[in-house]
Amino acid sequence: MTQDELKQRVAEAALEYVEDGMIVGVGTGSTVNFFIDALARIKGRIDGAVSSSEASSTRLRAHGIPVYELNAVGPLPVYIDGADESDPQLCLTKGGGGALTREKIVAAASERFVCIADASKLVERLGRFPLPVEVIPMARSHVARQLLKLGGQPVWREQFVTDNGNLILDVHGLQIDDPRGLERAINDIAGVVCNGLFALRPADVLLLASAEGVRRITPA
Ligand SMILES: O=C[C@H](O)[C@H](O)[C@H](O)COP(=O)(O)O
Repeated sequence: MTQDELKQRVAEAALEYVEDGMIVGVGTGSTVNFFIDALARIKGRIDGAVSSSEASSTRLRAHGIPVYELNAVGPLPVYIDGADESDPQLCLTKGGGGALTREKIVAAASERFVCIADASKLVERLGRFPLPVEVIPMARSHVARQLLKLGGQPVWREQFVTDNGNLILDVHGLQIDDPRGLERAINDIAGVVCNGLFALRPADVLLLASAEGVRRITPA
């Protein structure tokens, strides 16, 4: 099976978590795009969506799915999103597409976070995928120096601006033995808006697609 077929398979499986009348929290990325397309088939049964990026909002609206502001609807029953990596505790690295801050907000405002991914995303320890950090533009050099002190090699994602008007530093080479501690430590750097570790609020369920089918994983 191709990577896209695996993404489509896991996206379809996530429909099981969508109930009639729901406002669904929707993440960002290529796997979520398949989920949005699947959601469109049952759009008459849901009330609408809250989205974590302009890109996902555009795709949802193109399918005729109403998109609400998070402020207008309050807590959500479920949030469906992809990841760049997951460890067995369902701590994630996210933000490969730069949507990490809004993703973290919508995930935090949701009762259940269902992560959808293909089997290549499950790792024993996070850190192979460079960790995205969203930074206020004027703080870029300061934050980069602090990230070096934490043992990482920050690389500015040039020509990229987040939906919030900020920059991304992708941090290579981090040893992530303590995802929660590192998430807090990076958040403590002045000028950091958010980092792509989802360890303080990990996923509740990971749906993982392989050629054999979709595995449902809960935290180890
Ligand atoms: O900012 C992007 C998000 O965190 C994505 O959910 C993540 O990068 C995974 O994306 P994809 O499904 O395209 O691998």
